Amino acid sequence: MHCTEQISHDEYQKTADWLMSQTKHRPQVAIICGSGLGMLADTLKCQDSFAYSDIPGFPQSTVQGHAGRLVFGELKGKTCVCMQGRFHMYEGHSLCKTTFPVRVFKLMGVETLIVTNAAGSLADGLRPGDIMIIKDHVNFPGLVGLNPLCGPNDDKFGPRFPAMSGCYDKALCCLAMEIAKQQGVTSFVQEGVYAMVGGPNFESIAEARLLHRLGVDAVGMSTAPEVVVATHCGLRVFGLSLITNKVVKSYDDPDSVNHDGVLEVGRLRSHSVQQLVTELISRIEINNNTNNAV
Ligand SMILES: O=P(O)(O)O[C@H]1O[C@H](CO)[C@@H](O)[C@H]1O
Ligand SMILES: Nc1nc2[nH]cnc2c(=O)[nH]1
Repeated sequence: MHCTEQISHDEYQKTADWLMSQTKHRPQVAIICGSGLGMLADTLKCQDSFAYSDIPGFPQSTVQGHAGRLVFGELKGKTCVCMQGRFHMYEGHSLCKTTFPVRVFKLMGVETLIVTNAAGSLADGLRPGDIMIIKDHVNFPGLVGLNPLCGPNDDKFGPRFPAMSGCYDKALCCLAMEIAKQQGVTSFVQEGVYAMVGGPNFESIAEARLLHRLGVDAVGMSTAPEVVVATHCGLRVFGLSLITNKVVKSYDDPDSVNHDGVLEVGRLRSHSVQQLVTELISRIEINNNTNNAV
């Protein structure tokens, strides 16, 4: 499905041009809000907001907890654009559609992408309510060829074979850990490895055990394709997972996960996530696309 659909450079450009004709904001930082984390947009000042259905070329959000709105605004001296709602492969979108906004942001001048998601924990030390700074990912769909970069390469965005080592900016991870220390929240903030699976079902116990053995700390159904496309076109990436549930790994554990519970933890932890992301944005240095360290 994903390999047959191609989006031309012109189509990304058309959407970027349309947005730039509708708002005076010229974002430097883009934020993708995970399930239940749409409140990250609430902190933006002087907002211009657009329903996805009004934006030429944009897909539609179909998942509860993803409002389907693009919000531009100012935050701590930076111009930001925030996706209240992301696109998932399991919704039936092609992978180039799920990552469409990332290239549009690049064409609008964005330098840094912040991805957030809700995820289940496999690591014993990660509890619901914890925040995991993503230091790396396992892109399971990507490993079997479900990759948004499949098909002819668009050299204007990046190389045919982009490196993914270092796709989560080390300096931004360190800065986030430093901020967590300063905010006194290190008891529930730590680094880890995120894995994307296709979904939409949650994991069976055997699958959970497999992921745990493979060294995955948290699992979800998004993020990796966005990060691959962002890295390909030279964006600097910071990612965090809000741990919304533990993934059941024992046949004796009666616990079971559901999407309402995922959204509820998002609501409960919204303030902490907001504080961490806000402070990070305020301390990100904007380099006019030179991609320097913090
Ligand atoms: O990754 P985000 O969009 O945060 O959402 C996560 O939460 C949903 C499941 O509750 C899935 O879509 C999973 O990927
Ligand atoms: N695959 C997966 N996605 C999630 N999103 C939130 N929690 C989970 C989970 O436990 N598993």
